Amino acid sequence: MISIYAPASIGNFCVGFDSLGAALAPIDGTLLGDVVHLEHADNDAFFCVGPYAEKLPKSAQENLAYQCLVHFREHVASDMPSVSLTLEKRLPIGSGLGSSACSVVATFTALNEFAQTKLSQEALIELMADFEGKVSGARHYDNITPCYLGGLQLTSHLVPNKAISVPVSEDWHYVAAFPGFALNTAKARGVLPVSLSNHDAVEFAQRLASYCLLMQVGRFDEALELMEDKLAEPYRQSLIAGFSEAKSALPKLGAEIVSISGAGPTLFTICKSLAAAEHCQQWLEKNYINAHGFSHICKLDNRGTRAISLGV
Ligand SMILES: Nc1ncnc2c1ncn2[C@@H]1O[C@H](COP(=O)(O)OP(=O)(O)OP(=O)(O)O)[C@@H](O)[C@H]1O
Ligand SMILES: N[C@@H](CCO)C(=O)O
Repeated sequence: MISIYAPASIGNFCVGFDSLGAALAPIDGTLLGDVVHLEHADNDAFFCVGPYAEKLPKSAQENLAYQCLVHFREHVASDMPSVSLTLEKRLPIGSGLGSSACSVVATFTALNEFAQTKLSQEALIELMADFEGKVSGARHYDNITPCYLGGLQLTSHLVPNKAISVPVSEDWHYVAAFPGFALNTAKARGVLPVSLSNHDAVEFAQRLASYCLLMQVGRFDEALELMEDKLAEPYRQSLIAGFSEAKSALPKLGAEIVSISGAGPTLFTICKSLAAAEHCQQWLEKNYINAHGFSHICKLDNRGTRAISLGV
């Protein structure tokens, strides 16, 4: 049996719409992501289990993990032995935590290992991005590559090998708060303007370039000062009940940054101490999260998608 875990991720990472993403590791050791289990079988079979399995379409054909299996068998490894694939769906759908990316990345990573196909990193990432793009309404890599490779990734079709790892401050703690309702990524993309003014496009490029270079040389406090999302947040915040209130309340409790994770509705903060992260989490648990939501204090997951032992 092969069991592959793929972690949740923050797309956009505030200053890098469709271009910068970070993988999350809750500090209490919770597995915040999907797991795919593969084992030999007489015929190909697919199962979907886990806390969020019921939220997915009943038909296997509509499940991304099954679609990845069918594609892999037909186009990548037709001689692969028959396999039973179980998706353990542990992330909520439409959460802004890269839920579809988790399923796709875990499935292709597991199949690549099971069939010993040894696809290159770039070929695998392209395959993963194709499938994630099917549901989000656009082809973007900012959940796929951090989920697959871990850490904070600058990522796009222009980037060599599709991703370059960006260093982060060891002091940073991230609070990720899923409010308990879904927001469809395609819908959240639909509210964005279709074009940018010359001024806004130049400012976006200047901000992202400066941010990445400051991070690269360890000038983290100056990088933090640049963390403002002028491209997506102003248009998406009205889709997320409670976001504006959180954005004004949390800096007083020690949050350096409050922004939308991916397309939302998950909100994330960056705090420079565990104590500040705990204060923010308490506020979010009380004011932002309903009975179906959750929050985690996280560091970045630097390992990315990996084999795990059962029971871990
Ligand atoms: N294994 C799967 N995991 C997640 N979504 C799936 C899966 N299979 C099919 N889907 C469908 O894909 C769509 C995913 O929606 P969406 O892109 O909004 O979610 P998401 O990936 O959680 O978003 P985000 O990337 O912002 O976290 C839903 O319609 C869902 O039913
Ligand atoms: N960059 C994507 C991430 C989706 O999770 C978006 O913001 O639409």
